[in-house]
Amino acid sequence: MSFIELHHVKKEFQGKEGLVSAVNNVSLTIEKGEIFGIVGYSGAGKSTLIRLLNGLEQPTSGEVIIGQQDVVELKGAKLRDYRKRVGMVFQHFNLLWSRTVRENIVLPLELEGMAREEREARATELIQLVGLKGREEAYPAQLSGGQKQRVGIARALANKPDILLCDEATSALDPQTTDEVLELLLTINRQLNLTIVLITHEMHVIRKICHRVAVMEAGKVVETGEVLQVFHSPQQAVTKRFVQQELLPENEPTDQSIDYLIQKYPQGVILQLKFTGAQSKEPVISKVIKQTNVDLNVLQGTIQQNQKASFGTMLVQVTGTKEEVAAAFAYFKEQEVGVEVKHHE
Ligand SMILES: Nc1ncnc2c1ncn2[C@@H]1O[C@H](COP(=O)(O)OP(=O)(O)OP(=O)(O)O)[C@@H](O)[C@H]1O
Repeated sequence: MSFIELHHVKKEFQGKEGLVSAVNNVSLTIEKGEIFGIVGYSGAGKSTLIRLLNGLEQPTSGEVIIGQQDVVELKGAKLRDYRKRVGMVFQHFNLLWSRTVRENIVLPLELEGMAREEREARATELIQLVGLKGREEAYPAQLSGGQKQRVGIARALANKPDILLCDEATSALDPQTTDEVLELLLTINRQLNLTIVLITHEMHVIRKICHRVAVMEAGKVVETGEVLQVFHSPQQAVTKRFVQQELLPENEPTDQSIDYLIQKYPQGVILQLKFTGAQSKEPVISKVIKQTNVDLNVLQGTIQQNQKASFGTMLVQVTGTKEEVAAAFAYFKEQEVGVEVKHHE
């Protein structure tokens, strides 16, 4: 049995214009220690799904089983106890502005009635874990966005939860801070073997840290799989749009930039290489040079890494004899690197 199991879960709301199927027949399994991403556009049903996982909503039908416990059956004190096992991280941090970093972090422990000494020791541990040492006495207003989210994460971890649910946890942060917070989540996942479920409308968040992903559209999970596989061969139109969002537009060279490069580097061929995460761990660039004897000049490119592979596009100038260049072309194909000729002499 998986750690989290959803079986045919439906959640309907009575909206102004009739019944809304916010979550429509979703079945999912999530393993212990996994970082599982749920991606979808606004209104797809992600927040409702999260609220079903933390017991804030009851499904209209279906089962939500976590650690072999049917969450739907929990009531009163048992439901409150269950909620403590689930940490929540929010997009807008939800910190108390009149409390310091340390006071925000210990809040759930205070509510739990933990003795002062014990909770202070736990807070010190958490502050260390999330990298806020030295900022304990600061107030939220004195912190950067990334630091505020670190407080949010520490507070979510205070009760030593079994699951961390992140609701657009990085959507209010700039790209660099987003990366730092994602790194922190990855560290926590590894150190504590904590199961993390995160929802987002940003595919790069999924690429960066998730093991598996479910794509939601109109209340349904339309596609699910290993992140690498979904990136490499997205099946549904909505998934293709999300994957495109990742490769375009910043990472894709524009026609003008290609024209400029062709003028500047008229010799040989100019190839556009696309790394979609399917490649083996081979050092493709150095190997192609050694094996085929071509000269290869990297003109432009953005290659990013996720947990397991490289993604992105690269423009290269390849020079050599006709046979050497053809061999290089064949090598890229064999390595499952997408290759397109942009220019040849
Ligand atoms: N309490 C509610 N009452 C009525 N309709 C609701 C309620 N909660 C959600 N919905 C509707 O259910 C659908 C899914 O909403 P949900 O918030 O889960 O989507 P989402 O993917 O999280 O989008 P967003 O990121 O915009 O919150 C939407 O059409 C929304 O209007």
